[in-house]
Amino acid sequence: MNLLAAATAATSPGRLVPFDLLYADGVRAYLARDWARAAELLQRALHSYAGLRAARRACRTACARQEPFPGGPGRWEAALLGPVLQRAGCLQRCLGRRLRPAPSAHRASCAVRRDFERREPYNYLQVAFFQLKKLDQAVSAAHTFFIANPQHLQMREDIEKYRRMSGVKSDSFQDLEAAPHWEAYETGVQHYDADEYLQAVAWLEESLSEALSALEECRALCEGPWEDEDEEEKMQPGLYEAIAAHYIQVLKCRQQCVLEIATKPGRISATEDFIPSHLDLLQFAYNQVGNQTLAAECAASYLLFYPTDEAMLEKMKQYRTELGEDTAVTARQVVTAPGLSFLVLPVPQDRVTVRETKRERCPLPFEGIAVTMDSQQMNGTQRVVFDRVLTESECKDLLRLTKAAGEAGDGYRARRSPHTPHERFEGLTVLKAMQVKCICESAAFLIASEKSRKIIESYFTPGKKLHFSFTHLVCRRAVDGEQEGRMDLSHPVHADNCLLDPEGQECWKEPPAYVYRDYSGILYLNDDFQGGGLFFTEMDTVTVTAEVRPKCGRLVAFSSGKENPHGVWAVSRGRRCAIALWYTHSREHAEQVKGYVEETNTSTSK
Ligand SMILES: O=C(O)CCC(=O)C(=O)O
Ligand SMILES: [Fe+2]
Repeated sequence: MNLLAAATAATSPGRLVPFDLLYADGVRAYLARDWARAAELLQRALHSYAGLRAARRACRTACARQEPFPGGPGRWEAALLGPVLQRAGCLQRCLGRRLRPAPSAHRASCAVRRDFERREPYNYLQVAFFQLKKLDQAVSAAHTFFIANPQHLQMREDIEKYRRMSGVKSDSFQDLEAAPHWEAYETGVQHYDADEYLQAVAWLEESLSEALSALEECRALCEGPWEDEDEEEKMQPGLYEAIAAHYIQVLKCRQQCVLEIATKPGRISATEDFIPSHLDLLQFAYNQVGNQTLAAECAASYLLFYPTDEAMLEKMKQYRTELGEDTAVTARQVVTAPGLSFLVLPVPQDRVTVRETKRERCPLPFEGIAVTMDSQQMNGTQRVVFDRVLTESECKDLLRLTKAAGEAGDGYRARRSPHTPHERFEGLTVLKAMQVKCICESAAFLIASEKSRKIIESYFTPGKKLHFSFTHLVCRRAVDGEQEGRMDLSHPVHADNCLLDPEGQECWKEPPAYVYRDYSGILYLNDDFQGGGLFFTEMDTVTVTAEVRPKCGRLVAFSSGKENPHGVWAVSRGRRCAIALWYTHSREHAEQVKGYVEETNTSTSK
């Protein structure tokens, strides 16, 4: 489109000239030192970009509100994909109605999008305004750029020059793209530092509520579809993995939202305790203005994040005495609302860099996950324990799934354990989980499995694809009254891909062993039972070399061969649930989705 066409398009109502075209023309004018035209076009490009984002935001929010249609019984792929496809259709129609020209015309190249994300147009703008002797506008453009690029030395110098220049007002140093919650926060903190607690309270509350609505909006955008999904994700071979990849992308995107909102403009990493720091300031300020009830409420909310913080516990005690013991103090709902408390941020990537035998490895593909024990600490080879692979609420979802499955009675019965008469054994495959018809929990199963697969692949075999071989959600329950004097194990010592022969110190890699299994993983869901620890032994099956105590979110992973004989101590009280995962490098032995779907259809048509 030439400049004239672009200009005409811009004048007709409802039309949005694609921002990349305006940007290209703007940069061309800039290079031709046509400052007036450059300034005009670049400003229009920014305006157009903002308009496009607003349209997307509105459509995504509108489409996210739609109820997903339920998948028919057994059609688990439809059940999980249905909402995704439906949302994609809704989004396309909505944007089609809102955008002229059609949405496809607004798909800028990756490089241009990156420029806008980094506020690059403001860099050009400041020069153009400076040349035009529009100093205040030059300063605010420079400042806006610098906020997002604090490492930019040239701009740092320019800003210094502007500061020294007479005729530049200090309130020209404005961030034209400032997030409302950070503005409110800054103002709140200024009042706080000046002991103006009434104003501080108002601004900090404003900041909190702005941040939460920004978060909600951002999360609505996460439902996809995305314009540029990872190349790697596109290459997923199976439907099973494709669906899991979609849900994982949603999760990653949601995490990204948290980071974006809690990262102060110009800072590299997020403020780790974004919400708690608000609560801390607010509880002090409320106390100062004489509102002990609200102060106590903030203190109680703060303690949800840091339950052992001594100073806050002390203050809480004080508030309780002041308010009287029978006044109930409850934490704020907004803070405890599901999904919002995660504003306490995951551990930054660089802190979870995995090390084993002094070799640096890539960061794990998910944030917040920690390596608790490596091979060396477990006295063996190719063994590892990760923590925080699942959150408490994800474990609860999965435990609910085992309950729902039990109630559905669909081939999911507790039977005597194949390993011991003193325990019952319940097993659930992904396929059965999908038939249970609780999409949320089934998705949790899929996500947990795929997440573990990625973690194990990136830890043990980076660059070499690991396929699911078999996935099984297993609960082992102690049979009451049959535990006295029990000497056996919940799971006798074995290796996962060969037949262990302790006398001959051999492990036979032949059927009926699952010889194609290369890596094993067990993702634990709970710890409210007695016994049930996993242990590793030497080839003699009796010399224990390491033990792992199950708990929610803990993933133990190891190579499936003779180097890792293992067993499970008796579960002597309660019920122990875990997802057992086996992986293979062999494409041939990958868990076949197609087979599963066919099996589902025949079993439901009966
Ligand atoms: O549940 C566990 O901790 C281990 C289970 C196991 O080794 C297996 O199923 O092969
Ligand atoms: Fe095993």
